[in-house]
Amino acid sequence: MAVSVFAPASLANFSVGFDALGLAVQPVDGTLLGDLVKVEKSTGTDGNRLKVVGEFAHKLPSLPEDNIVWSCLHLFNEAMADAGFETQKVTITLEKKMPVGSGLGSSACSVVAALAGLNAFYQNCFDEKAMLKMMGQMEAKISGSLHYDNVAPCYLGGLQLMVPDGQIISRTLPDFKDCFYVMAYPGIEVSTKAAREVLPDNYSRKDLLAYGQNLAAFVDACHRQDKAQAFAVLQDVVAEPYRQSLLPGYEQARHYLLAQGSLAVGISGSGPTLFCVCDQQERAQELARWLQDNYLQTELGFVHICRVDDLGARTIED
Ligand SMILES: Nc1ncnc2c1ncn2[C@@H]1O[C@H](COP(=O)(O)OP(=O)(O)O)[C@@H](O)[C@H]1O
Ligand SMILES: N[C@@H](CCOP(=O)(O)O)C(=O)O
Repeated sequence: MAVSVFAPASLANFSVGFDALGLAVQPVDGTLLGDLVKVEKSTGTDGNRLKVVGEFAHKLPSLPEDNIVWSCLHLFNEAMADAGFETQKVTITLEKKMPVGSGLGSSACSVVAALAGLNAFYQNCFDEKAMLKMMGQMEAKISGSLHYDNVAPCYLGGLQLMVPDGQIISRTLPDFKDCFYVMAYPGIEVSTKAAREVLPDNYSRKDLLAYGQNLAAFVDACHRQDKAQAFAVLQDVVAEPYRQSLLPGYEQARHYLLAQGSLAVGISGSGPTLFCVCDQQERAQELARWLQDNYLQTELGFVHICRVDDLGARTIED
């Protein structure tokens, strides 16, 4: 039996929720923006194997042991042994469709697709919470600190709020169904670890108050479905001021997009992907064209007009 799981891209932080908010996104043109993992029983005397294919396969470490998917397999097998379940030798194929160091939760896509694929292969031995904990552990191994704001939306779909309670981890917030999220990846790499290192250890009282108010007002506005209020407070005082120097052209693009009627503009995850929000398709198309011409740095860059991905990780028929 073979199982294939797709895990979608995500927009972490959402400007007001550093390490605390994340949104799963899917392009409106049907592009599968995310990673695909296939798990099947190894044949003959073969042991565990990892094959890596896809557009961004060449960006990953050449040794299977250095690929986070390999670590996922080991963690999953340990959890199976601890729970008294038997495992088989498997062959995992990762189709790496996501650029690495993009701010679109690339490593989370691989982690979620691999662990959800293994769980589906073993008839869902583990529940959602156990899976999320394993996913967080793997994401922490890559970025240097535990944050669920990519793996939770990628696994569960929708807009997710991280809750500081290990029994809950993440709650789905009501999102704005008529909004378009224009995602512009410039084609350069920014490592999450490096982008975390530029952040200060301490913040001023002024920033602390602004952060708390913006996040609280945003969450309240989501529950009341008050779009104007939600996007009016979408301002990042925690990461953007320190990270924008890593993103060529970000500041100019932000000014332009806001002047052209974007409801909000921000950095997706730790960058370099920029996102902007609007609620009219024509406007989204205009902004996407402008970003295509003005924000991309290399031929690897792309722009997608997205909606919220409500499904999260899902099995895909071969
Ligand atoms: N399957 C994988 N997918 C993405 N990155 C991986 C994978 N396996 C190992 N890595 C390594 O993890 C790091 C991912 O970097 P990170 O900045 O967290 O990317 P992203 O922000 O896109 O998730 C890179 O050094 C990359 O080589
Ligand atoms: N909250 C994290 C999110 C990192 O997202 P990524 O998509 O860049 O991996 C951070 O801002 O460091």
